[in-house]
Amino acid sequence: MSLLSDGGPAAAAAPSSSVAPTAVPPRAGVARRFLRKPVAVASVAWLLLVAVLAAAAPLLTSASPTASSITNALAPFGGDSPLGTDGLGRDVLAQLLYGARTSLVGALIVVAVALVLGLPAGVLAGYYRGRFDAAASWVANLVMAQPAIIILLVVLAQFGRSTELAMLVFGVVIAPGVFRLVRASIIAVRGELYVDAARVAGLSDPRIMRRHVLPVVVAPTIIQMSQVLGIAIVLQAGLEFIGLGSANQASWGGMLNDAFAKIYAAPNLLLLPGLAIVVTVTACSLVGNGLRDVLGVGATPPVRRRSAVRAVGPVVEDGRPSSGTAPAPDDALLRVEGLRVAYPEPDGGEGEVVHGVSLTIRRGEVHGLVGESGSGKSQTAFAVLGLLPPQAHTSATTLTFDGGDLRGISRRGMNQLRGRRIGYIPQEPMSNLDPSFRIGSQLTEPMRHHLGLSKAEAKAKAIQLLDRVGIVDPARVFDSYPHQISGGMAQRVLIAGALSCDPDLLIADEPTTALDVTVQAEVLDLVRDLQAERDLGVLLVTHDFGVVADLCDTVTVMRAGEVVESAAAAQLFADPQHEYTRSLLAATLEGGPARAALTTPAGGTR
Ligand SMILES: Nc1ncnc2c1ncn2[C@@H]1O[C@H](COP(=O)(O)OP(=O)(O)OP(=O)(O)O)[C@@H](O)[C@H]1O
Repeated sequence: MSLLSDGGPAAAAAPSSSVAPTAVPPRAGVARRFLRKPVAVASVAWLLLVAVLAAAAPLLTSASPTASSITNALAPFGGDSPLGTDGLGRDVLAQLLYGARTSLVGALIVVAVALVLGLPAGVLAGYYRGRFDAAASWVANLVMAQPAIIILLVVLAQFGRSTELAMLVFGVVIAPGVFRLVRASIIAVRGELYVDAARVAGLSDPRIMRRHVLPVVVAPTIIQMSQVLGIAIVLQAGLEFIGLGSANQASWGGMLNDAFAKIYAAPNLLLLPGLAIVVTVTACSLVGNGLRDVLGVGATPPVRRRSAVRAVGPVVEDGRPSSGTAPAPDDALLRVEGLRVAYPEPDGGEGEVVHGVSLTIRRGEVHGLVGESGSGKSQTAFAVLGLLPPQAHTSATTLTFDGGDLRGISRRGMNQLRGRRIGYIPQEPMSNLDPSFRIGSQLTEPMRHHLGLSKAEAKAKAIQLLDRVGIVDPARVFDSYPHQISGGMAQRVLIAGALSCDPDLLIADEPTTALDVTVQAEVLDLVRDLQAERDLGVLLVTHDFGVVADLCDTVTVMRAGEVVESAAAAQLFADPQHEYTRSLLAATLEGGPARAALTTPAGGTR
């Protein structure tokens, strides 16, 4: 049984090519845009009116909704009963007012129960996946497979006629719909690069959830709940109409039941409760539609992270590591030896995608990790960052950062390293910025968290960093939303973010791939300047030998998850040992020469 459909997360911003002249904060506009929708506004007004009338019922009428008087049956409009009386002499106005209470309270019970059960379960299942997700999804599917009305009838038959009990059970039945919607929204946003970026910045899970994940759930959940309100009112009226509501409680469905028996004698008795139900349920639905339009849910698909599965490039015969592997220096900042990454496969086995990779990076060294698409460069970098998906099995004989073992490090320990001592520059700048927060807030949060800076100090440092990475008007960009800046500016912002907590190691995953050629050159120059200025160790993931020639001291070449050659950059260019390296170099040269002249390491230009 599925009364509700899954929805997607709220909008993701589309990049534009320059800073927009006027900043229109997306959230500030929501109320204004909603107010421009007369039907939705009228619907909200109606619902508020019903709520106020229901709350003020004892003040608006002194009549009891359940007190019958056979002598006063079917009294016309006017007099003591302004809207007349029904077949048992009960005051119609009082029944309508108190019936509204029953309807609203019942609908709110459904919403509360559905939210209490579905929301936290959906958040935990979507964010952490794993066993809890499997178990919760199984329970949700089981409940959804049951016919709701049969469950309700069985419970009411067992425990007696009670509107509240019926609504409670209905809330349980509807909770899987909330669970699924929330889970789907969280899974979608959890895969977004800006959530990875927040993790890389070292923010804790609760903080990432509160700031980047939960806001995405709010809009679809509010819209879903407005629909649930309407469905609950109809269901409740239906149960009361067939006589399954509380006998001593006024309700719109009960009024319909009574009026049906007098349909020929007093057809007007059907009109008022019927209208109340129809208008109120329609209003709930129209409010939901209005909110959907205003919040843009479902209008814009989320920015998807790039696919993990890549095309395989040119095939080279011999895959053995070359003898030219650079010796591991003792003052290593990052030391990786025998790194393996494997994923479970559908047949129950495991497929290894990184096969015993080793590399070492010293302070001040720029190390290029090169290879064709799918060769395992990003998997290696993410393994170091501790950002592989939960199903990945990672092992290494050595994995140390500044002497500290990263194998088996706690989540908290890794959070303290990422963002603080290990910075990360991603490949796709736009997807790594949360569209719903200003640049300034995204830059200052890790600084406040890791460095304990005050709001003002973090702002001053962020503006200084924006200036340093070449942003012309740092104060304006600080106050802008991601969709108001260009891709090149977004990458500069992310570089500023990666440097904001003064890391020792920078991991840059193809930092220029998503940028046009002119901007690529500028960003590479910037990375080179900042690296030299701060004596950073850099792991630069790239498939471009031009970038390697331009920036790197040492290079590791990967193919199909293995290191085929590792050497000083100049040596590798001068005398590539492996056939595969030679074919990659040849492919680069066919595409165009390296950006800078390459001389010996001692000599100078890189
Ligand atoms: N979640 C996953 N499950 C199974 N296999 C995966 C997963 N993620 C990546 N892989 C596989 O790991 C291999 C290496 O991928 P990786 O992203 O590291 O390549 P890459 O060298 O960085 O490529 P590119 O230059 O295109 O980014 C690929 O064959 C890919 O299909």
